[in-house]
Amino acid sequence: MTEIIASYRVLGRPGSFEKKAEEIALGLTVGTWTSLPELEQEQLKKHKGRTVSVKEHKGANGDEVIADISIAYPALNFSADLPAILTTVFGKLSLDGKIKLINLDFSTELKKHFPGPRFGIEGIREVLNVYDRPLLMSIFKGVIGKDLSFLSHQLREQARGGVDLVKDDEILFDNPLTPFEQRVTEGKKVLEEVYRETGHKTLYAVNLTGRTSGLRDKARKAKELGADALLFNVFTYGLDVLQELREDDEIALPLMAHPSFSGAFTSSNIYGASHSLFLGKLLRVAGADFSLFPSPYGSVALEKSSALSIKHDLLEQNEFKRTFPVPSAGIHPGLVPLLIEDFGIDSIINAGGGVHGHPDGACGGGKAFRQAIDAVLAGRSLEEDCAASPELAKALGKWGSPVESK
Ligand SMILES: CSCCC(=O)C(=O)COP(=O)(O)O
Ligand SMILES: [Mg+2]
Repeated sequence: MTEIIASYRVLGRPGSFEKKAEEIALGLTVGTWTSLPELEQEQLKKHKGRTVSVKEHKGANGDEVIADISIAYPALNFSADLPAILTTVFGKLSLDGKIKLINLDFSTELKKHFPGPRFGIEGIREVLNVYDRPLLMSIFKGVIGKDLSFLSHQLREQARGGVDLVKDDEILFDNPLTPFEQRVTEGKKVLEEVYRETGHKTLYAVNLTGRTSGLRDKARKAKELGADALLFNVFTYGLDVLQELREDDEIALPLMAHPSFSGAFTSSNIYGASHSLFLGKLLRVAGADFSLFPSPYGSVALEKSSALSIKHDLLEQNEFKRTFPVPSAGIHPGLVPLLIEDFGIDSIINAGGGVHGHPDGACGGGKAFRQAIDAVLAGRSLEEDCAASPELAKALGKWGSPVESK
């Protein structure tokens, strides 16, 4: 029988967890069991949740201890979509005391109902024709209240610096000064000009925003106008909306998932869901080609173990294409050695302030990052390359070297 196994971390009194697990397994499936007549038990057997494991940890927090509980839910009980799955395994339960959803183990059969990324790491690399290094992304900054000429200038400078992707900031919505469709068409024009001038290809991820009912048409329009990729604030809309965008063959654009609002679900140690589940596994299952998340060493930092667990879920070999990990926030060129050490070649180095804040502007910022990447991949320290890489030298002068940042 196909099922999904949900793992939880629970806080409670020592010795209370077997009972708690059984209450969850029954409460979220058939309701009651032992009091049911034999015939009804026979009929409902295939719908009954079951406790897979209960592991109580040593070490009390006051009079409470932690336990890991796993429960299997029969797939017969839900339709094969994330809203139904999440409601089954952690709907009412998410409101019921100190319990955090840590992982979901999809059966092979259930995975067949999900698309995974359309492009994945290999597909994005093919579009860019870049295979041997982490990609570099920068972010428009300070665009609110500015017009298209400002946006075009910023885009040109970032692309001239050698970045592979530029994304809208997630707080840029449709507005009269920089309307969505014109951002796509102007952006395309600028990036084609830079390509003709330098031979370097840069993709632009435009922020897909507005009411849910309008997203499909808006995304299709973006595709028609020649957009390269869509940025999407998935956690304010829902994972199923991302999946709908992924599955639409008339959209067929790379999808970049922004983590905004996800902290409301993932930040607590005792409530919500794990970072790796939301920003790793579920984004990949639903079809994100890129997952942005806070790096362990920037301005909005995640614990290193959490950031690495997200990376693991995005990259592990399974039925789905791999999703690019994009550790972000407060990234500057001095952090490149750490980023490559922790996230590897198949990742994206992403910076807003760390590009625009360069003493030579965004073009200098992009160059400094590319020089830092080259140095690390050649096995040299950033300091060694400073003499031949003036932009990198200026960046290190401003933000410091990796050893200082550690
Ligand atoms: C919290 S991950 C999202 C990264 C992002 O959207 C951003 O604007 C980061 O900007 P920064 O100037 O910190 O690189
Ligand atoms: Mg941002």
